[in-house]
Amino acid sequence: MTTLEITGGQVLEPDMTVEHGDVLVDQDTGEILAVGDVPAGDETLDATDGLVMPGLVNAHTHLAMALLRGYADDKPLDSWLREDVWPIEGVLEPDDVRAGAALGALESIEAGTTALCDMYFDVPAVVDAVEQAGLRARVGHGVVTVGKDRDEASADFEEGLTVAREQAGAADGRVSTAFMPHSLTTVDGAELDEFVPKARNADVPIHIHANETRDEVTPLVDEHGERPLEYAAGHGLLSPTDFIAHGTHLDAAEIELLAETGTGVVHCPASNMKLASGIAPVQELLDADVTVGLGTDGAASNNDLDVFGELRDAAMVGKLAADDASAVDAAAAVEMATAGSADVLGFDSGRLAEGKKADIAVLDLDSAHLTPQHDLVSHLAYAASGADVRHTVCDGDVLMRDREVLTLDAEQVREEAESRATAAVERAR
Ligand SMILES: CSC[C@H]1O[C@@H](n2cnc3c(O)ncnc32)[C@H](O)[C@@H]1O
Ligand SMILES: [Zn+2]
Repeated sequence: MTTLEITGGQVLEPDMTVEHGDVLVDQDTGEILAVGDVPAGDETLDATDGLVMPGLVNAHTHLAMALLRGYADDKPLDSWLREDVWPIEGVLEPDDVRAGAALGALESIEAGTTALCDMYFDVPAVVDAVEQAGLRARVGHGVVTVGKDRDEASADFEEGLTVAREQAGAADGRVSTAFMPHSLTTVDGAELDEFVPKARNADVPIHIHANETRDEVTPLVDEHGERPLEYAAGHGLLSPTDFIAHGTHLDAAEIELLAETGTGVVHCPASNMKLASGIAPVQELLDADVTVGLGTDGAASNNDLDVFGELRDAAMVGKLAADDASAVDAAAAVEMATAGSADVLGFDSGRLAEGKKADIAVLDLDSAHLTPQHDLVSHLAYAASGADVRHTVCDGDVLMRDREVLTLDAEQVREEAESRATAAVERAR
């Protein structure tokens, strides 16, 4: 057994208290052996003047969209997708997706994110990037059938199933999968009826964008005479392993349905604000005991992959939504970005405790904007950013040490992404 001792820091415990202590990791199993007063490890990672915390979990993203950062801004979802994003995504090759996903993975590691959920196409290329980066991920092929004939639509659904079956367990088990119809309005109900049971047979969760904008909800209600999540449940969606992205426009009955079915919600506050999609009822979801995680969404609607930004935005916008400054408090925001997101994705991480996956970030507290240290949970929610992360560890392996990413060649990743992004824009013209 090879062990890693993260030593000399303060530790964020699962109950959101902070104690001085160390963390001992079994690097062979990738699990935490002990927290607090621990025996010496074979190797050490210095956390002096630092906070040892669970790695952040980005529960909804499109990593390769890092290539499209700054390409199309200041539009609402529907026109942003149809006029800008889908046309350029139509010219992307698997090597572009690999390069974009590597850029997104690099940015994630630099910001203390250790696990994520990714919906995209050319998923084997995404998996390559995740594997090389050393991250943990749940991945899936985003199925879109709008504008396709029946054969093309079925082929896309089949690809969603194939990816879910074939990529499961990749990267030494760090990659798991889900079946991912894109949204309730971009896939056909009859096809959901055919393919959701197949996904259940494959024993994979189902992840879908839902209730993101009013422009999506209103026509669905007009056409089907029911709320989107009632419609989703009627087509076999919503279960304890399933999770929706956004959930911005939910009525009380839909919140109850999420709670009853055990379906998770990934709150994406920055994307919701940038696309002016709306303000999600996060405190109401938490009050109803719905499991809520946080996601950045893609870097083209955020425009970064720093989950610390989501923490802050979730706390801030949660108060606005509830008209209550005590809503979505600091601890609730930190919990959503760690244990909440991990629970939504079905990962045994997000908490620093014996037996949990050793997915860990060490935050450097030695800076003006994190002084004084009245309350470190408050700092995580309201003052810290990804730039404060000193070390990132996933599955017991050190991915970034003293801000040097060890698993990826940062310069090469950035150069490749820059040139592929430029070439893709040329092709899309
Ligand atoms: C077909 S793969 C996934 C698909 O989703 C698109 N996308 C990115 N952000 C959003 C969002 O906020 N709502 C809906 N769809 C989104 C992405 O560009 C890919 O085409
Ligand atoms: Zn999305």
